[in-house]
Amino acid sequence: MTDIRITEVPKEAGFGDYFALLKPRVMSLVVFTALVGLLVAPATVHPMIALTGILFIALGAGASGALNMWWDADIDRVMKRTRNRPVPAGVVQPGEALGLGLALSGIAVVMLGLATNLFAAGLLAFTIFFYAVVYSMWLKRTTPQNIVIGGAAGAFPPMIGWAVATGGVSLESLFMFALIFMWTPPHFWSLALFMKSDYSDAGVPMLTVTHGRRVTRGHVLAYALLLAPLAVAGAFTGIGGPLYLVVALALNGWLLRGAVRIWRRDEAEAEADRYRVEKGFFRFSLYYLFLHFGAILAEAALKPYGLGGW
Ligand code: HEM
Ligand SMILES: CC(C)=CCC/C(C)=C/CC/C(C)=C/COP(=O)(O)OP(=O)(O)O
Repeated sequence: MTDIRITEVPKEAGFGDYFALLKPRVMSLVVFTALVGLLVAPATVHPMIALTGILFIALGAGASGALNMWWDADIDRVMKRTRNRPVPAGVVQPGEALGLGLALSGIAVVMLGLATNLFAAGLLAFTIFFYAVVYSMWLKRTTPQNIVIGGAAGAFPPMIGWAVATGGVSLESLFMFALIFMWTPPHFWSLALFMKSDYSDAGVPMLTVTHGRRVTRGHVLAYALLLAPLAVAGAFTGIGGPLYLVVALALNGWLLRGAVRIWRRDEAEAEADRYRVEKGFFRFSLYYLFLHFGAILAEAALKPYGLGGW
């Protein structure tokens, strides 16, 4: 009789697995905000420079995702949402993720510097450092303010785009930074409300774990109250205009309505409808940011026709 032994053959990593290390879905919105920053800046940029600039910002953003996946593999292995990622699933080795993250970071920063300017390259390097080291390695596991302070990393990309075009900073690029910075807490905490036990299982001190859901609901509302007037005020900067104002008024009215609903609910209510309101608010947060930046882009696109801006 033939002796047949079935041994588990580790899945060989393919292109898709390495690509997944770059967190492409989240980074697509990050790259869109950088593209808007680049396109609305008051400077004429050669299309090839713009294309190259965006390509290397996207590469740097992806590289920072790979560094985060390397560092967080232990907690990603515990959480249901993340356990199938390439490193915790054993498909990509930790050293490969680290190597890819470092190599792509280096290429992205050097090439952005060569293709555009040193200030933009320095800002990209700082952003990668901020996400990989300040947020992932330091704040994420030490304080419930992790995503507030660490969230700054996600707010830099439009400033990098603006710097590619102008070589500097302005009130407008600082406004785009502030918009993402204030948006991050409601974006993330609404998700944490329905992530249930993931973060506590992994021992990550997210606000829901350290202070509970009641306090987190209050924080979603507090940041929405800060975000709404800021977002509307952007209409009166050099990148705003009537179209942006209408979009911002509608989106921020909706934001406040959603945040108040989240704040009013107790856990029994949320359990009863399986966190429908929280899930809806999180999804809305993605459209919210996309549409604000879409409106900023539209104002700039309309300007040559004498329509955009005030
Ligand atoms: C510290 C800051 C942030 C934290 C902690 C955070 C956290 C999260 C988490 C846990 C998810 C769940 C789904 C996933 O793993 O893909 C998510 C989804 C998402 N986030 Fe964030 N986020 C942050 C900042 C940002 C920024 C700055 C952007 C873009 C400008 C962004 C865009 C997105 C998008 C597009 C998704 C949906 C991804 C999908 O459809 O799978 N996030 N975020
Ligand atoms: C240009 C450049 C370098 C851009 C970087 C932009 C940036 C910092 C985006 C971060 C967004 C993000 C994936 C947060 C997830 O937090 P997490 O890592 O705690 O989430 P997880 O639990 O899903 O891993």
